[in-house]
Amino acid sequence: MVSLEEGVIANADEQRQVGHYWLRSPELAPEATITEHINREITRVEAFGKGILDKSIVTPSGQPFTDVLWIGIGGSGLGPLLMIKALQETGVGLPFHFFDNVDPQGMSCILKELGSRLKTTLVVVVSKSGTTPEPNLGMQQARVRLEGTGNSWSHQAVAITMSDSQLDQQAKQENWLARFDMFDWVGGRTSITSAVGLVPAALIGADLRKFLEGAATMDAVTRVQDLRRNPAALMAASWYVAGDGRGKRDMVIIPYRDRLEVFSRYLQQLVMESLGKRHDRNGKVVHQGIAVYGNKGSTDQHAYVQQLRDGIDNFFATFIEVLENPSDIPRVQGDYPGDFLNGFLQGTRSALSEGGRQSITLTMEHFNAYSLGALIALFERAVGLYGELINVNAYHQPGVEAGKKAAAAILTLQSQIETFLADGLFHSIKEIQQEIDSDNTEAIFLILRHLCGSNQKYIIKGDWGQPLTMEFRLQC
Ligand SMILES: O=P(O)(O)OC[C@H]1O[C@H](O)[C@H](O)[C@@H](O)[C@@H]1O
Repeated sequence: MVSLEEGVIANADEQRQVGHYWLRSPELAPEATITEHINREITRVEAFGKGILDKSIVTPSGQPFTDVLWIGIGGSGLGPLLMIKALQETGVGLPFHFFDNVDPQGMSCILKELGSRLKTTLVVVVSKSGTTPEPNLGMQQARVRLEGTGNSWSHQAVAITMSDSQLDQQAKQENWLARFDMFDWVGGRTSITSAVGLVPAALIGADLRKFLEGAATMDAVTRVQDLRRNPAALMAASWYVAGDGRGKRDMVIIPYRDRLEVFSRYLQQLVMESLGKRHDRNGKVVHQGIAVYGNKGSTDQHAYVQQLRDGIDNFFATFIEVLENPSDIPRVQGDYPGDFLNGFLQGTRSALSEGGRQSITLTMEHFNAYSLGALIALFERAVGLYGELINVNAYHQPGVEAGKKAAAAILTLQSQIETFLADGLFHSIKEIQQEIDSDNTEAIFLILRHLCGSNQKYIIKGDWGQPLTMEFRLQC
């Protein structure tokens, strides 16, 4: 971890440095130019957020921005979602809407929700690589809708991406409203302390400097080279002991606070994409990882906690509690909901211990931008340390790349099928298979099912239960 922070190529497979710790302590970056670059971006993000909120940055027609449409997936979507859910105060800053998928129905709902406000919506397209299909498709859809109503995309669009990526080049050529840098040495799942998390923080009026300070303070505490005085090392060691160093127990995250409801989803990516690896760093097949799930307390007590208490012992729980609970909720008939929340947490915790189940409890005095930064940094460091314990590269994601390639192959197959069926004649799966020279009968069947299910252009003969008897024809 020391050499990682000093700037060695810690992600050997991708030949990259791993520098998310520099984002909140820029002075630790290995080169002065990096330090300056990080500081410059923080200042630019802050100024941009301020300009939007104080209405000095407006649409071409002089109207203030009313909404944000955030288009990004994985680390480019989950961090911002966590930031908004965790820190946005009601009525403060701009309301956020997310395109974090390519489900047409989902996109349609969001565009309907925005309705005529699309013309005053700041559209932020986020992709480190600038080539991920999902944000690219989301951008196409938002752009067509926006320009269809006579508005100018470039005056409402913001890009967050690596310098010189495809997205960056487009944003520069078209002179988008703003662009912010993602750095080559920051992975998506650890990008929340870069512009990816700071832009949303700025747009909801959250204290992004405090957020960074919280992360930096936790980084300092978790650099201590003494296991018992280093909370991240203790946590990583606990994970190791609980799962026998093989991920045999799942990590169940139960924060007793609505604001942290998406934290387990955020951690799913951070933990599972980092640790879920086939090979260790010596190339040995290890099939490592830790599964993460959870939602929030006390809600989860009424869902799956039954199994945690009495069922299969294949997990360790992580309770997250916050002592201070600022709200205008009064005591009614002697009952204060906060007392119940605390009681439920303690009750569940001791019920699990009585049943011999393992748990960790993290306690925060307050919940704010500072403690959110600290909480994230704690898990980032624990993941890094655990990665060292099990000797995996925690900073690449070769399995995701394999899935992307397989998806691209399916899309190629689909266009071959569509081209063949364009003759308007009936064809069986076998004929299609011969024509496009593919032995992947199942994929062909599933593509045909998709084509027929998602639009009305095809006439079908036969029975879906007997695929090989079926014939398909494009309706002319
Ligand atoms: O930011 P992007 O380059 O679009 O990447 C978005 C996400 O997709 C990839 O497939 C990776 O698995 C994630 O780690 C990443 O956060």
